Amino acid sequence: MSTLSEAYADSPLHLQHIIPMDFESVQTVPDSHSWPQITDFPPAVRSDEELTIPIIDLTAPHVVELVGDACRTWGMFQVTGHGVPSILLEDVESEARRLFELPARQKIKALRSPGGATGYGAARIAPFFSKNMWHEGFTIMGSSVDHARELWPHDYKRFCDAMDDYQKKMKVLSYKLWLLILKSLDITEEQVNWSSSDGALQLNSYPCCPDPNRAIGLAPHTDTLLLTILHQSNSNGLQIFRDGVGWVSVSPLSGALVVNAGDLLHIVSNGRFSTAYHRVMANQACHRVSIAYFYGPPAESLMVPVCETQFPLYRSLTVKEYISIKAKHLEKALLLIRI
Ligand SMILES: C=C1C[C@]23C[C@@]1(O)CC[C@H]2[C@@]12CCC[C@@](C)(C(=O)O1)[C@H]2[C@@H]3C(=O)O
Ligand SMILES: O=C(O)CCC(=O)C(=O)O
Ligand SMILES: [Fe+2]
Repeated sequence: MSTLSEAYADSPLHLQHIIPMDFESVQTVPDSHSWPQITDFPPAVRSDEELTIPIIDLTAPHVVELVGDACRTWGMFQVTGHGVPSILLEDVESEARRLFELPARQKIKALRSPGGATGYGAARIAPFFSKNMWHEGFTIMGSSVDHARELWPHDYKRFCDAMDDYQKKMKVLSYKLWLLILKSLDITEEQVNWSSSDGALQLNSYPCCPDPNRAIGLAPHTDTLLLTILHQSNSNGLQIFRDGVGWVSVSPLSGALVVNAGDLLHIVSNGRFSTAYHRVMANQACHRVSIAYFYGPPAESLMVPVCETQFPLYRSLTVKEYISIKAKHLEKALLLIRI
């Protein structure tokens, strides 16, 4: 049985040449990071409701309906009442900041290897764009000890402990959200043919940018797996694209976590739930750090669109196969498996 980590490693992207820049040392945006036309944020002419993603208290009485509505209309919502202690959110964020504040020559020691899925480096989507992003990332799947030891030979334990605790809490919360999502789709756990799960943690860093109108934090993309839980710290930048409205900002709400649907949920729901198309804008004033947990089925699981009243929109395929199609075709992956 292969793991998610093996599935991503088996679909390598040519990222070796894209090593994050030493952002500390630059005072202007170099040509390699200068994107044309990114100031296309539309004027806010709609009502407030259309310009804000839903906020859902997970202890509310009609939570199943609320989650279903949010996934149908936005593919993204913020959750409160999620049970993740604020001290853990603070701890994981401060350990992520400690990592990204290391000198560039130190971070390179934990560089993701060419055939690997974990460690320090550019986002997996980077090779699909001709310009680089104002971003650096660190991916963890399971234990982070090997890479953390490279970074802090004598002081890696507190980083690893925070990441382990956080992954455990995220796994529990993801499962809770997954059950709510299944209920809202009127699907039973038995109808999907997997019973365990797999996940990955991604630490994202968006250093202060001297000219945010020319750079982009993270280019527009959808997440691959079932759902993502994001702790976006207290800084702006995240935006979601809504048809007929344009790019909508997701303002940080203290203590809340952002949840978004990924491609696999779109497939399993047979298109009833939208996969969230989102991006991160660069920021001049502050160094944004975010922590994303990606939740998915085991790599060998078969994804079958489930819907009693419609023909399947997508062909069935394994998680592993979808990861490999996305590694080659990115945004076109969903179209390529459409029936
Ligand atoms: C499990 C994963 C999801 C992710 C690829 C990864 O192996 C770890 C990093 C994740 C991330 C974060 C930034 C955006 C994204 C599209 C990317 O390039 O790397 C996602 C990946 C994804 O959803 O496929
Ligand atoms: O940093 C953010 O707000 C978004 C990160 C993201 O989209 C991702 O990790 O997939
Ligand atoms: Fe994302």
